[in-house]
Order: sequence, then structure tokens, then C-alpha cells
Amino acid sequence: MYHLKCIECGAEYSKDEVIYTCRKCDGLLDVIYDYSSIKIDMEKLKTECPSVWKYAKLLPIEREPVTIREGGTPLYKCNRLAEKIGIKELYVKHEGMNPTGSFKDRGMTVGVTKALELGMNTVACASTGNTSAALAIYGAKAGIPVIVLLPAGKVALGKVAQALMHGAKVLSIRGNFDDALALVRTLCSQEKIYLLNSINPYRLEGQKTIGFEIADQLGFKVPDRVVLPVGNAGNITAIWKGFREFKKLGITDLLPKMTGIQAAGSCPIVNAIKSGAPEITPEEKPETVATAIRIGNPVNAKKALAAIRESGGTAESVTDEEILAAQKDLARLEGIGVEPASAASVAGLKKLVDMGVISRDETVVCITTGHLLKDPQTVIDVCEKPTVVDANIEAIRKAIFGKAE
Ligand SMILES: Cc1ncc(COP(=O)(O)O)c(C=O)c1O
Ligand SMILES: N[C@@H](CCOP(=O)(O)O)C(=O)O
Repeated sequence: MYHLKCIECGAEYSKDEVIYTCRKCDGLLDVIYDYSSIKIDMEKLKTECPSVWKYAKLLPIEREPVTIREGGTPLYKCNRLAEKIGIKELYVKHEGMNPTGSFKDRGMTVGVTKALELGMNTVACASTGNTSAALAIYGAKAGIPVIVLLPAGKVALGKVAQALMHGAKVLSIRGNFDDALALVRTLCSQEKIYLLNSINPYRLEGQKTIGFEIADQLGFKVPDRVVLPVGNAGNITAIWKGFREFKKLGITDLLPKMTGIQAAGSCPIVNAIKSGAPEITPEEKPETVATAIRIGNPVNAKKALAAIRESGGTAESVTDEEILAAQKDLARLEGIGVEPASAASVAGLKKLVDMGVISRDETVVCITTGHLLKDPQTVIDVCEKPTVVDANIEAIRKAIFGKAE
């Protein structure tokens, strides 16, 4: 059994309501379970392969899920990257290996299923790209219409291609992501359209399974620290909830330090953590090459600040140059292809180790949130150009060895 509860005033709402924020104080909502009634079969948990629906007892869904087999993403031990950064034990949880190429699939399998459960037959979101790609695909699987609002000219090519091919109604807004989110919230409040951005607490329930999987893949042990990129700030909140729930149920006995990384041109959470402010000051004109996290007014800021503070973690910003260097390191040292926003986690880890904030002895998991092929244009822009050669062996030898013989 579960219900919704406001994180600010504690008001409670039934699971049958279509509601995104508290009617009394507009606070964010959390899904609260009756944990005493949840019985976990540890033997089954230890033997079954990780996937979102492996943890169905901790998900707020009663019907058959809309699924294309999300989750179960690899947790790579990255020794070469660890050596370069200068820490003992580093893992990368590559969420780009989800079916649509990002962690959003975990949220959408739950969110779109919940839409059907609530009798909502049209879904919508604002997006910097990945949310719209995932919603388009899960909406197609469910057979319902999808509307997506994107900031014009600021969404990576692969993500727009996914939304278009899978049949979403794509609206390109003359404005940024924060403008698009405000508009889609208004639209969903006026029409019978289900909002599937991360302000929807059910979507975050799917994403908390990243925390479950990390513990599961480490033999039900918890790393000292989890480092991840932060944009609208839903994922850091969701993963923290996942770790807390496993501890509450006695599946694990520790909690990791949650560490959020933002781009320097778009870092309201970092500013609040550094200044000790209780709330963020929105960034009016967010800018970064990592378009997925080009977000100035994260809707989940309150939950994210609490996650970072309660866990004893921190937040740091990185420049676009640091992000692009980390993207190359992941690709060339570990064979892990990620989009720029994802590489912010590794760039941030490097910066925090260099600053002495993260100890070299910590066991760290960096989360890479989206696949390299989401944003091919940035790759083309930052990599060496292909060498054009004539179609004969002399020309090829010359291009490789500098001489024909
Ligand atoms: C690839 C990628 N990484 C990171 C993020 C940030 O996640 P969140 O908005 O949950 O903080 C997003 C989207 O926001 C994303 O698409
Ligand atoms: N990067 C996100 C931004 C929207 O975040 P959401 O988690 O609130 O949907 C995207 O891919 O659109």
C-alpha cells in the first residue's frame, strides 16, 4: 500500500488522485509505502538479474507494466580511469545502455504505466531531449498520444530523431527548457493530459531503481559515494530514495554520499550548497555544451538539496572544457560512450579529488546518464576529422605511417 505526501506540509493524498504538487502549499510530493507490509525474498533478490521490474514490490503499480526491458544496465569497474583520476576504486553505472539510451526509461516505464492506471490517455512533457525521447517511445508502446515541448535549437539530434520517429507531437518552443516546463505544466492543468516530467513523483519511483541496482550489483553493499550530473534534479533525489528504502528494509546497512555535478553556466544547486542557502536562486540564462543539463530552475531543487545535505555529500560545477575532456577519457580509457551531460559526473569527480574533497580511498560510483549517440554533432565538433585518402594501398600506408613503403 502507498500514498502521496507533501515534503513541506505533510498533507497526504490518495494514490488514485491525479496530482503533481501539494494543493495546500504547492510542495513536492513523495510516494510513501507501508514498509512493514513489504516482504522481500532475499534468496530471490540475490539470484534474479537486475531490471526495473525486479523491484516491483517497491514500485507503485498494480497493473501489467508498459515495458521494453529497462534497467539492468552495466556497472563497469574502471581501473584505467581510476588511475588517471587518482582514486582506488571507481565504477561507472552506464545508464546510456537503457533501451532508448538514457536513464529516463526507468521513470517512463513506471510513469506511462501509472498514466494508464489513472485512466489518463494522453501524456506530455517538456524536455532537453531524453525525457521526450523516452516518453515518445513508451507512449508508442502503450498506444497513446504523446506531446513534447522542446527548447528550439537546443536539443541534440539523436533525441529529436527519436521523438519524431516514434510519433510524438513535437513542439519547438522559442524559449528555454524552464519556459517549456512552465508551459506544459499549465497545459496539463487545463486539459486531461498526464504530465510526465520529474515533478511527477511516480516517475521518480522508476528512477530510484538505479540505487537498488548499484547496491545489488555490488553484492548488496553500498559505495562510499555516488556522483552524477544534475539538471532538473529528479535523478539525484530518486536514487537517494532508493538507497534509503533498501536500508530501511534491512537489505543494506549503509548510505552513500550523494554528489551532484552541474555545468558552470547552469549551476543553481551548486551555488545553494556552497553558500548554505535553504533554496536555490534560479539561473535566468543557463548555458552549456551539455544541453541535457541546460536547466536554470530545477523543479526538484528542494528534494535534491535535502538529499545532498542529509547524505553528507556535496555539489560542484565543471566547465564545458572539463566535461568534453572527461567524455574523451570515458570513451578512450574505458570504451564507454556517453553524451556530454553524462561526462559531467567524471569531470566533477576528478575536480573534487584534485581539490581534496573526495578522498583517494573512497569507493565511488559515477553515473553516466545518456549514450554517446544521443548527441553525434558535439562528437563531430570536438574530435579529429577523418583523413580523406585515395583508394589505393600507397595512399593508405602514407596516411598511417607517413610514407608509402
Ligand atoms: C543525459 C542526462 N543527464 C543528466 C540529466 C539530469 O538529470 P536530472 O534532471 O534528473 O537532474 C538529464 C536530464 O535532466 C539528462 O538527460
Ligand atoms: N534532461 C531532461 C530535462 C527534463 O527533466 P525531467 O527529469 O524533469 O523530465 C530531459 O531529458 O528532458
